[in-house]
Amino acid sequence: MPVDQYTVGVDFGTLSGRAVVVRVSDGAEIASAVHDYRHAVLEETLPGGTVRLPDAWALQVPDDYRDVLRRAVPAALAAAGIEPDQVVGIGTDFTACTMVPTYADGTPLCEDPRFADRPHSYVKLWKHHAAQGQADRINDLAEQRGESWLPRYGGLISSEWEFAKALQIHEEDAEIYDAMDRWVEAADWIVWQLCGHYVRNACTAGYKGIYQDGHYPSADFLRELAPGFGSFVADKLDQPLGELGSRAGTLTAEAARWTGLPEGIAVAVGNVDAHVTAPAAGAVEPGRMVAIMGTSTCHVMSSTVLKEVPGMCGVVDGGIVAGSFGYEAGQSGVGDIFGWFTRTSVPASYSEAAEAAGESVHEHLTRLAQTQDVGEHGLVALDWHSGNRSVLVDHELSGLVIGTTLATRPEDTYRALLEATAFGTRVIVETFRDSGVPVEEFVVAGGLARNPLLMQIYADVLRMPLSVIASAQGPALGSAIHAAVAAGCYPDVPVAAKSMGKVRRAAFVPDESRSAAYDSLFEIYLELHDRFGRDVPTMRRLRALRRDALTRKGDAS
Ligand SMILES: Nc1ncnc2c1ncn2[C@@H]1O[C@H](COP(=O)(O)OP(=O)(O)O)[C@@H](O)[C@H]1O
Ligand SMILES: O=C(CO)[C@@H](O)[C@@H](O)COP(=O)(O)O
Repeated sequence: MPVDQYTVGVDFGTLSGRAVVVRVSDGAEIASAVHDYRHAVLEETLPGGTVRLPDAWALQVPDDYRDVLRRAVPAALAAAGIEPDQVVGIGTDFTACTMVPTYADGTPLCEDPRFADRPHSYVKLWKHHAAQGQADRINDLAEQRGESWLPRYGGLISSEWEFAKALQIHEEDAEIYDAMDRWVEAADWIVWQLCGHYVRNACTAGYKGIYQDGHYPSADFLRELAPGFGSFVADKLDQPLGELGSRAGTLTAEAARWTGLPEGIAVAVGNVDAHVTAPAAGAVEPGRMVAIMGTSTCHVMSSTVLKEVPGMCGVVDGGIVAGSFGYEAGQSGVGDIFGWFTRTSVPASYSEAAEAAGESVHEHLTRLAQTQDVGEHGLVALDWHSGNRSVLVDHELSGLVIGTTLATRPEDTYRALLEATAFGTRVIVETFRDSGVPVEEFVVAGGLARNPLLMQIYADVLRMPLSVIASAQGPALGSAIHAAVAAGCYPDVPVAAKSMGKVRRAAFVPDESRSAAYDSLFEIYLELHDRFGRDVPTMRRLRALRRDALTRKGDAS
């Protein structure tokens, strides 16, 4: 009997990395293991606790990522009970835009003891939102100069992306900027760790690195943006690109020791957690929008047409699968908002009742909220607690719940927050449709698919059947699919996806009476959306006041 072949997919999320061992012939997930990052997300201080971070910062420690290779991969391999030499390739995906400042050999600057107490030497996580000022200037100048790349990003470059974050370092810590040889997506840094050389993946280069039609923003543009920034692309960013699904190299002896995998197996070009999930959900065909719903939501969709969609994150040729245009949009806070609510706004009696019932606080609030009729709580919320990625592209925006009374209970607000994220998704879906890129099917992947009330709300609010990926490890499965292609087991990603991807079609279907009731709430959501997101600067003023107060307090201490 022929011996089965396997690949390992590793998904680097916001708080942990998960490894899964997958059978190449049919995508069966044999075993998996998770490793939580020791330092999680640095939002208040650097490790050690003495260096404080300003508002809206979010950093990580790169060695936490290596720990995933050292721990989760061997653990998944052991649990799979297979021989290591049955593994023919490894693929990885990462949050993005998550950036590592490195020396020329890939050593992160924060690992140099000289810079261990310098915040700008650390990894800037995707949700580092402290570069909005830089993003605003990039956008103003690009619009003024009529830069051809701007419409490819819906008219706005995000503060989460490579240029805004790099410009922040340039302006706030010149010594770190000068010491930084390479400004590397973590998606590519981890591949560099695995195979020993740096290949820049076409996905992040396009979506997060403003690489369009073979070019980055010009030196002239960058010089006008900030003196001394003109050579940023040539000096620190530019690097040969690798197509998704292709082989970046082979596993080094050192990485083989970390992982327990055989030296020399294929290492796939890096990828983003969202985009890599499309083949895992069997959704690489045009018009199938995959929403990867977790801490945040990313919406990715392939299409045969090239259009400008206002407020999208971007459209990139080959950005999801080689050969078609990949569109991306997103919501910066989704599960994070629900998590914030369970941590900060639920009385002890609720946590105790949840514990007594053997439920998480999320499950408890969901159970209490699910018996309500649409509109019964009398609330509408704006889902901008982590800013708005699409379609407003503004991380100075913040959350809002309107309609609260003395009768409002935690489960009411929780439900309103779930609904707000569904309304945010509807704005995105309608913007695509109105721009000539219709969404034919909505496919959900990610941890939030575990909440059936949330799924039903999305089906009702969108008035669309919802398909759900039939894997709890969508991104890791997607990475394993890319590894199988990189190892030469399949000719390309769409062919591999047919054998290895998994989806339950129309797992949730809309109910017309609930959809109609949601139309009325959505109207109110849109009124609030446009008022606070476009017409009045109230939320930006509040942010500025908060920043001033924190600065005064910092100066005084
Ligand atoms: N039952 C639930 N309902 C809604 N949200 C939940 C539930 N359980 C956890 N969450 C939220 O889901 C998010 C984690 O999603 P997950 O997909 O597991 O992680 P990640 O986005 O890091 O990959 C957290 O922000 C958490 O607050
Ligand atoms: O923005 C992207 C991809 O473009 C995501 O990596 C980012 O939102 C983080 O995703 P998670 O919520 O951690 O799954």
